[in-house]
Amino acid sequence: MSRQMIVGNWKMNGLRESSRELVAALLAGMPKTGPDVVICPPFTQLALLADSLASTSVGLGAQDCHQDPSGAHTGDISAPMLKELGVSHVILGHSERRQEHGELDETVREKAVAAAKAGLTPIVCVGETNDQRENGDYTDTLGWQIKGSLPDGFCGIVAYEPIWAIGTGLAATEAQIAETMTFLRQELVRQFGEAGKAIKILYGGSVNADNAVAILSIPEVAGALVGGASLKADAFLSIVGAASAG
Ligand SMILES: O=C(CO)COP(=O)(O)O
Repeated sequence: MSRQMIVGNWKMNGLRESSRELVAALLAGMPKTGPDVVICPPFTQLALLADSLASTSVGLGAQDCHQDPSGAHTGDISAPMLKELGVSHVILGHSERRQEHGELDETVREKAVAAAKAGLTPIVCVGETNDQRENGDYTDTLGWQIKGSLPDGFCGIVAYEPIWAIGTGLAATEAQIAETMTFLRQELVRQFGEAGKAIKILYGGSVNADNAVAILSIPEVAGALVGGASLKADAFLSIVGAASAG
């Protein structure tokens, strides 16, 4: 299996002291040879983590960026600003942003363009609601999200995060993940041709120390996007340990 990627999304968690402690514990336990690891703290802790991670192999990610490089956008942060801080990856179109901020596929696509232009790797999230999964029309949703959120020439990562599995402790089953990964791959190839075969697809949604081995063994799963468990060093390190070092 090729080298996998584990991304920790701290969401809106972490004051200075707890962030310092968490990152120190993570670095102390990080395997010498392991998967690619990226930590995405809130904006306010990016500078602190940029320092802590500077001479390590752990990457630094942000949780969003604006689609414009600068301008009158109160409260927003641009991709070049993140780049300047030492950020390498940026999560875009997370369902919490799509739902809480009404973020549309088109905006996510513009943000992905802006991120790539600034030299960041976008991690674009897609995922269906519980209703869409139960009605059986979740592939329509995912198909539209892939089509609408990924720009031409997309050179980033896709994260499949079923909304009903986020923060619920109820991860998608292996069969559901495997089937959806196959569908997403098909859509990526339809949209990007040969290049669509190389786009990594992560799984996210209640990944924890107990289910990581099973989830990360599913073909097509290139890694995991981890929320809650990324806030506990032991749990996150177990997930890192379950991933392929390639
Ligand atoms: O939304 C997620 C990561 O982006 C997943 O969150 P949980 O791992 O807490 O379910």
